[in-house]
Amino acid sequence: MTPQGSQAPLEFGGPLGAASLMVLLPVTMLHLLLVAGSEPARLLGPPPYLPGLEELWSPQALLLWLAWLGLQAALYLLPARKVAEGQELKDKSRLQYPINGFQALVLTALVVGLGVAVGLPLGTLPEMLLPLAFASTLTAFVFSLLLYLKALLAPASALAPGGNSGNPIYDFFLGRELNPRIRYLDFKYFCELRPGLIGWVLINLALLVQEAKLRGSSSLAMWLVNGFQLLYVGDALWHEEAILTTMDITHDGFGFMLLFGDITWVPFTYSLQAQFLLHHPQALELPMASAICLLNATGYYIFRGANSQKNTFRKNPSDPRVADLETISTATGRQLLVSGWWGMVRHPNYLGDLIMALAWSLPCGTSHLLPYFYLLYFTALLVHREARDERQCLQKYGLAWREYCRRVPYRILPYIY
Ligand SMILES: NC(=O)C1=CN([C@@H]2O[C@H](COP(=O)(O)OP(=O)(O)OC[C@H]3O[C@@H](n4cnc5c(N)ncnc54)[C@H](OP(=O)(O)O)[C@@H]3O)[C@@H](O)[C@H]2O)C=CC1
Ligand SMILES: CC(C)CCC[C@@H](C)[C@H]1CC=C2C3=C(CC[C@@]21C)[C@@]1(C)CC[C@H](O)C[C@@H]1CC3
Repeated sequence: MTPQGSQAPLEFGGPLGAASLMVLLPVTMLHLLLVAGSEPARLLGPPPYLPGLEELWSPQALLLWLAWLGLQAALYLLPARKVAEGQELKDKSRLQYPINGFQALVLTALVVGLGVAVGLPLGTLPEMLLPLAFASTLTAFVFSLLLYLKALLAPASALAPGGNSGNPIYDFFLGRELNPRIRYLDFKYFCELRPGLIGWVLINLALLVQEAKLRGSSSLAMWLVNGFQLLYVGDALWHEEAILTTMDITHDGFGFMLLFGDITWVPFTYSLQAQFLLHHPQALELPMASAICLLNATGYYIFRGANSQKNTFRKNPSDPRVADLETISTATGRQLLVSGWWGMVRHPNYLGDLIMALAWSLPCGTSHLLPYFYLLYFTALLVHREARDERQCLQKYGLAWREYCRRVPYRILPYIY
């Protein structure tokens, strides 16, 4: 049977859930942008005012946004230090991916630095966040439609297992084609790591610059948020190749959900703590700042340790760094780690990621719930993602996965969940 009209179980609440999310996600993002700049900064409750179309729509913002996407695409197409091969596809072929994301980050920093040196007003970016986010949302809708149409011409072997139910709303949301690309430019791989993640740290930087302009210097809290999140983005780009084995690349189609998530949701909502700090300065004493740094370092240590251990093991199980770890054999020939980080809980990398999420919110103090939005949303995202991943692992590994769950009973938080 071809994947068109395939019987893969519907996720995200089916077509109705998909339609609701396509409204709810952009509205939530615009709400957060409006609330972060308001005096009460209430996460729950109405926004301070409802913006008119003239405040949301700006041709300059759209041009700036398209120029940003163009710059990142140009950096993607530059010669790479390495070209990696993706997982084997249904037709037994493997796609090639440039590994130059970190290079793109450094070159973007140079371009922005040069721009600032010749008078680019980086500090005005925070005032443009609303129209930029709106332009980015429009781009995501239009681009998702083009991807949906492109998939009509794709062979059945190029379609994703999930996003081909036959319901146009659901398929538009989930994405029909697994790896849509034009020649070397792989749209999903490009969007997952470049415009959104690099855009996020650029917005953070602009907020830091603007804070210095408004108050004479940037606060310690703002420096911490900028530093922690830059480390996170730098790490993701440095370990870019690891993205090739994630479910986003190997399993999910490229539709509105991932596209909007990658290029719009990430830069405009993940920068929420820095947005909050610009409008709600927080006094942070050194002992508290040190404790928060320690918390972030602990989270990063677990996150990186767990991810590197699995990646090293998957590349070469005889590598001396992982050769002594206990494993379970599966019918597929692959093994599952059952000691080390992956013997502690079934998703140690999620645990580290969540600890870091807490450390990013704490510099914003405890007077408002708003800066903790990321932690709340991220917990929900990872619990849902973990359930999806476990379903796929059960399908792949069957009894061996059940044995792993028996040996490692907790999912993310030892003795609790
Ligand atoms: N900031 C953000 O918004 C987000 C961040 N993330 C982060 O991205 C990173 C990647 O996350 P994600 O793609 O969800 O998943 P993981 O990196 O956790 O990968 C899950 C896969 O790992 C393999 N695996 C699971 N258990 C074991 C084991 N015991 N031994 C060996 N292999 C195992 C399985 O694949 P196989 O066996 O096929 O190799 C499984 O499908 C994480 O660090 C996560 O925290 C993720 C989503 C959003
Ligand atoms: C808004 C929707 C409900 C959900 C959108 C989800 C996306 C924002 C995330 C899906 C998987 C992601 C990953 C990352 C960023 C967020 C998205 C795109 C990372 C690149 C973050 C850095 C890590 O080191 C790797 C992550 C891979 C998955």
